[in-house]
Amino acid sequence: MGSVKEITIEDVNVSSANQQPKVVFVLGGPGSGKGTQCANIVEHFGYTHLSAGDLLRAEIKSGSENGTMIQNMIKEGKIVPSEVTIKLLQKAMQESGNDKFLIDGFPRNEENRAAFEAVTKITPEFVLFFDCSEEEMEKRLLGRNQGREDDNIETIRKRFKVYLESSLPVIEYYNSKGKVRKIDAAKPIDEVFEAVKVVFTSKDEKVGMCRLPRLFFISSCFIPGIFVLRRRCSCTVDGVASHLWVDAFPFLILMNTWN
Ligand SMILES: Nc1ncnc2c1ncn2[C@@H]1O[C@H](COP(=O)(O)OP(=O)(O)O)[C@@H](O)[C@H]1O
Ligand SMILES: Nc1ccn([C@H]2C[C@H](O)[C@@H](COP(=O)(O)OP(=O)(O)O)O2)c(=O)n1
Repeated sequence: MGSVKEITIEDVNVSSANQQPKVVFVLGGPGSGKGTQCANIVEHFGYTHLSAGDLLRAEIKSGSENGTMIQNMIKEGKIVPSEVTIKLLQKAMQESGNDKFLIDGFPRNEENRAAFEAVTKITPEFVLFFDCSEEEMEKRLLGRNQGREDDNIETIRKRFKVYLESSLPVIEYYNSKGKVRKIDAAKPIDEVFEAVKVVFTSKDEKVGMCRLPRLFFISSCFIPGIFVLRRRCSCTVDGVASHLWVDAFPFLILMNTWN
């Protein structure tokens, strides 16, 4: 369909071999500040930002055969069929060379959510949810000034309706699974980012805090053993080769425990 090549299950499973890509869904109403905060997260935490809306708008611009359909749906504030959006997301993931993604503005309805999970087998690490009042979001969208065809009051109202009816249930679904990290998005941009940082840092720190004590523990077990083994090796004929193995062994173990 369109300019996007048909993607097979093998392609789609970016995860295919052994490592699942790390995905964080960034959700919230239109104008809640998803794109603004994603730019900050990318800068500080090394994720690749994939905005479903940006990918769809790029598809319109590319002149693909789906372009007109996508454009009409966006103008009406409707949600584009999952098949189209998922293919664009997958292509962008494959091309990025990264394994950590912020997927912004997706999944926007139950169909998006179920299709993504079924096709990619990826479940998000967590869902970053920007909570903001309609009044504030409307003010922001009307002042966004990016020349977007859907940032007019008539389409904005339709988008709010779709958000309430179709997108909030997805957030509730992930909430029931304990995956939602809710942020008060009505605050100024830098204050919102402070709250976002707490979410990302606490996750990263958990890993970091586990690794260091583990490394110290394992090294302290190994180092006395190395001295003994090295002395024994010096007595053997192939002493040099044995030394190399004895020296390399703990490093191999340490490297394994690092990840
Ligand atoms: N916390 C905030 N306070 C005030 N304005 C904001 C805030 N976050 C974003 N904005 C502005 O609101 C508009 C919509 O933000 P954007 O990040 O594009 O929202 P979304 O991606 O959720 O649609 C932009 O003009 C942006 O500069
Ligand atoms: N998963 C998605 C995401 C966006 N779209 C379409 C419909 C949305 O109204 C527009 C714009 O989405 P975008 O995330 O860029 O912008 P807002 O969050 O609405 O400000 O794109 C979609 O059809 N499916």
